[in-house]
Amino acid sequence: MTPLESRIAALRDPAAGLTLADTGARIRAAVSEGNAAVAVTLGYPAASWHEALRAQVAEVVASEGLKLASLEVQTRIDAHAPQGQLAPLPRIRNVIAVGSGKGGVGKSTTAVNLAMALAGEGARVGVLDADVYGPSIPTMLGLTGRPDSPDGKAIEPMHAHGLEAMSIGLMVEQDTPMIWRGPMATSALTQLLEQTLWGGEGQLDYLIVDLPPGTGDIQLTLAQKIPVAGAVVVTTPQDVATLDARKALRMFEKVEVPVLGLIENMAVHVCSNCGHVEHLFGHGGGERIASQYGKPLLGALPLDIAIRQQGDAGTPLVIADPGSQAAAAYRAAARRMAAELARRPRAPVSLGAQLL
Ligand SMILES: Nc1ncnc2c1ncn2[C@@H]1O[C@H](COP(=O)(O)OP(=O)(O)OP(=O)(O)O)[C@@H](O)[C@H]1O
Repeated sequence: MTPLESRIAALRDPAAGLTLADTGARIRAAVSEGNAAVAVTLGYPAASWHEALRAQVAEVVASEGLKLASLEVQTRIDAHAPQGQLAPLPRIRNVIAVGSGKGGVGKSTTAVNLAMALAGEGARVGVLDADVYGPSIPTMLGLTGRPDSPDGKAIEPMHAHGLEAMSIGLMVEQDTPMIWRGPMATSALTQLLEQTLWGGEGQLDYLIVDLPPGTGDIQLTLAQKIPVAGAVVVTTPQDVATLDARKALRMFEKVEVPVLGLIENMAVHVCSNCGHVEHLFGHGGGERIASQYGKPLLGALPLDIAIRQQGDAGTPLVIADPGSQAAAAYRAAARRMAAELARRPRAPVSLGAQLL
């Protein structure tokens, strides 16, 4: 690497908190007669950073007394190695599992908002609702009806807000009691994962899998069987106190799924009248547990009525109110999550990684 390339590699993504070097970005800077031609290829989607990144690169080049002749910023999302001996799925570069130590912590809300934020940053993203106990993704994405199955075997994913989606909830009537328990649930979900025509003619960059809450047999089997490139654990401040988040972290450790980080949900309460911010359940729990496990805290989301209302209305906050602070927090968390994944080893056989 030339000195100019090293200086560019030290530039930091303000949302992800990581440098280009940290995330394995490819950097080329050809200098001739005082002119620099620079090409940067990022390993994760960060469309909302590109403009600022261009300015950051231009500043470095200028500070070297050079003229910026050309600057290309591209994104190339590779498949990263899943756990154990599992091979990545052919239609999906990276599966990211979202889990929690217990129910009701906002795991599904987090999963859909992260998925949308990744899509907004320029990636092809799908969501698989694997929450057999309470499939809520169809409601959150405003999906109704049944997915098409042209040949009775392969299933077309549903589409909502730029995402591909599939849910166990779309395959059964709404008031059907949840019979998908134990081995039946696992095989039904594996089928949904494998038979869905994810990515159309191409591939998804990320499939976000909303796991059932908790750390029982179903969760463990899913975390073992699905080739997962990384997992995210959602906790609430109370969850941190009751050790449930630690259980989820340990479950992923046990099956060798790398944990990309934690998300603390409902970390603070924002008064809808006056905007006053209150730490209802104490302060800094997510940060403490993350550092104890040596994992990053990807984000802390407030307990905010708009998050619930928009989720119930089928238009998650990231798209319903992209200018809000909470939407910005989801975008930063998604960038950090994808950047953490970009640091992980690539899958041995690169599956035709694409240039965005
Ligand atoms: N940060 C938040 N602020 C306000 N409401 C929230 C927030 N996060 C989630 N909620 C609401 O809390 C409820 C539970 O959220 P969600 O369904 O995402 O949790 P979950 O952990 O997936 O639950 P389950 O265990 O049932 O799968 C929903 O009504 C959701 O809208």
